[in-house]
Amino acid sequence: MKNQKPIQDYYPDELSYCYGCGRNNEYGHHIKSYWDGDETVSHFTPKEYHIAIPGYVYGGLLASLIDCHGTGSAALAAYKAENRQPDTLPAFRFVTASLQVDFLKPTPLGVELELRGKIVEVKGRKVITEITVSANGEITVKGKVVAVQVPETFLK
Ligand SMILES: CCCCCCCC/C=C\CCCCCCCC(=O)SCCNC(=O)CCNC(=O)[C@H](O)C(C)(C)COP(=O)(O)OP(=O)(O)OC[C@H]1O[C@@H](n2cnc3c(N)ncnc32)[C@H](O)[C@@H]1OP(=O)(O)O
Repeated sequence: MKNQKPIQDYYPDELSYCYGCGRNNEYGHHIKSYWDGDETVSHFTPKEYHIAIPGYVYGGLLASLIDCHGTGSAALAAYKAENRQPDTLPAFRFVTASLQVDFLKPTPLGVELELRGKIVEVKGRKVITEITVSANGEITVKGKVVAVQVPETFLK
């Protein structure tokens, strides 16, 4: 993981403004997704203003972390399924078709969160991932993301 370039760093500049993962969005979260064995991983430390009630993280933020780690994981999985590197063509560009989130426990503010992704299905233009969010080693949120490769017409 240490020497890996995150999948988001392979997105071209013009597709790097996403609030969740775009490196060119100065206000965004800059989510970065990597392989860690057969799982994907990302880390994020919420700011004090990502608050729900004192001491706890806002759920909408957690959903957005799952969203972008899910689409990033989908892209990682699509390249892996074809046994090629993310800098090869044709490029895979995914958007979220479905995002389901279950908040299992309150997520504490002030600590680094770990997102881990499992690849559930890679089929045609669709990749399904299951994402967990952990704080202090305990899973507080689970999500499922259906990501679909964007039609070429979106990108013109
Ligand atoms: C906002 C547009 C951005 C465009 C630029 C993207 C460039 C990406 C590049 C770099 C990444 C940086 C950005 C990361 C993004 C972060 C996450 C977001 O915030 S994304 C924004 C929120 N999402 C949307 O606005 C999607 C709106 N929805 C759509 O455009 C369509 O519904 C779309 C493309 C998702 C699917 O439409 P179809 O017509 O192409 O898909 P069909 O052919 O019907 O389905 C393909 C497969 O997907 C399943 N599927 C489709 N929708 C589903 C759903 N809602 N739930 C479950 N499965 C679904 C279907 O059942 C089918 O699966 P079977 O092959 O039969 O197994």
